[in-house]
Amino acid sequence: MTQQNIPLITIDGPSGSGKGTIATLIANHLGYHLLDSGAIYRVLALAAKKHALSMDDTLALADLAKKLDVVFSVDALKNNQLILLEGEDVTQTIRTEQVGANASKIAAQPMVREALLARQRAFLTLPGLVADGRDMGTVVFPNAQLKFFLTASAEERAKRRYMQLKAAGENVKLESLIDEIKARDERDTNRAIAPLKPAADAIILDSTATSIEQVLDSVLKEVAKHAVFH
Ligand SMILES: Nc1ncnc2c1ncn2[C@@H]1O[C@H](COP(=O)(O)OP(=O)(O)O)[C@@H](O)[C@H]1O
Ligand SMILES: Nc1ccn([C@H]2C[C@H](O)[C@@H](COP(=O)(O)OP(=O)(O)O)O2)c(=O)n1
Repeated sequence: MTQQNIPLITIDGPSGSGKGTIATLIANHLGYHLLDSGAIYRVLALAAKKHALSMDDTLALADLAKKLDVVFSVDALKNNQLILLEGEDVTQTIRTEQVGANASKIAAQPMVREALLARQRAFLTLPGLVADGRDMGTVVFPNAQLKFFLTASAEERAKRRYMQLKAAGENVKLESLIDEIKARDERDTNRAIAPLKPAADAIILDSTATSIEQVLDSVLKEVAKHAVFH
């Protein structure tokens, strides 16, 4: 089997649309690998801070991206995602809105994206991959057999993020989260390179008024139509 034929599902969409949740459920269901591409941009943003780099210093950021010492694994005890940056557990620290905003800033820089391409494509191995992000179906894996674009209103997405961050003990305000989500949407959608947009062949699912279970059900129905995922 060539890399082209390895089963692959991409899930793109804006912040809080449910990509990570659905991608994890589908990857577990099918027994496939998971690529959380946003986590790579988040880890890079955290590494840049750690090494005192400016979020505008493209050359230094691209260099750091090439050498980035990041390990994705699964916490054997909790069966959760475990992310190590230079050996340090950053699974939780990359999830703040500040790191998300910095990730979005560095992600707009072409040299940074180029430096991370091969690292992302290397996740495509047997038995298959579910990849979530902004440009999985458009740029990183344009040949994926099945592509989804998840979306929901900015207010609904901010509300979800609010509950998620509150539960994680962060002190956040709903009003500022709505503003931050809109600012990130704007930056991710209007950048010149690999902007946030559905691939021409993506199935668009709006979850403003649908539960995780309903979205999962729609995705599984599409998955079942393709022999490659059986
Ligand atoms: N359809 C949905 N309805 C209600 N809550 C959802 C839905 N999809 C996701 N969530 C919740 O919203 C939050 C953000 O979801 P997440 O998967 O992290 O989004 P993304 O990866 O797109 O940023 C999580 O707490 C998740 O449980
Ligand atoms: N494939 C990707 C994934 C993320 N990014 C950038 C843009 C996003 O605002 C940040 C953070 O992405 P992430 O998916 O972790 O963010 P959310 O969980 O959706 O809030 O990284 C990207 O440009 N391309």
